[in-house]
Amino acid sequence: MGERPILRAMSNLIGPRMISIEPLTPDAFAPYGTALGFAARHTPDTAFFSPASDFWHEHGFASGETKTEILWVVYRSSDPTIARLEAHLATEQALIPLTGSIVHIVARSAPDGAPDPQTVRAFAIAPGQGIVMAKDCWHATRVFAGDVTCAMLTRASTTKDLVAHLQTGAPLTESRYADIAISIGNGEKR
Ligand SMILES: NC(=O)N[C@@H](O)C(=O)O
Repeated sequence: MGERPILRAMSNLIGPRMISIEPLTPDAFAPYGTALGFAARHTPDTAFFSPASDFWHEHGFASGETKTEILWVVYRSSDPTIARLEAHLATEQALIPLTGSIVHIVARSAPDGAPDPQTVRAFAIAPGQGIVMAKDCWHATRVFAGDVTCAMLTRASTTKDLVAHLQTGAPLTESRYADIAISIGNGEKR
């Protein structure tokens, strides 16, 4: 735990920690939640494939309450530096890019609850793929270029809580933020 303040101090001195952008795979994303769009994982009694269409179970979404919500989200920041991560305390959150690829930066919490710099990773997520972040998964999202529309499955009260905070400064009860110094790029060493 004592290591983290030193890491933060070092990143202030030497600049942000560089991490590379990785392709999304179920195994790579497993510590942060569930990768969506990898049909090989379906079970025979929860799937149907036909010439007209296919459908299969990908994930049993847990929002912790009946009011699960679909959001339409448009991301448009291609800034490679990440100064803040967000986490939701009461619900999983699914993110499914529709009109283009996104880069989703994730981290797990250290014992003190802050993002663990050692676990920060960035995944390229293309349309046809998606992720479900576990509760309390730290995250931020970037695009490669332009506006990218995504579908998001979340918890209605978490959205209300977030909007109230963002619009009026009301204290957050279902989410939290943490400062971090990260820069994402293609092929840089982690
Ligand atoms: N609406 C909402 O919860 N958005 C954030 O989680 C986000 O990462 O965009």
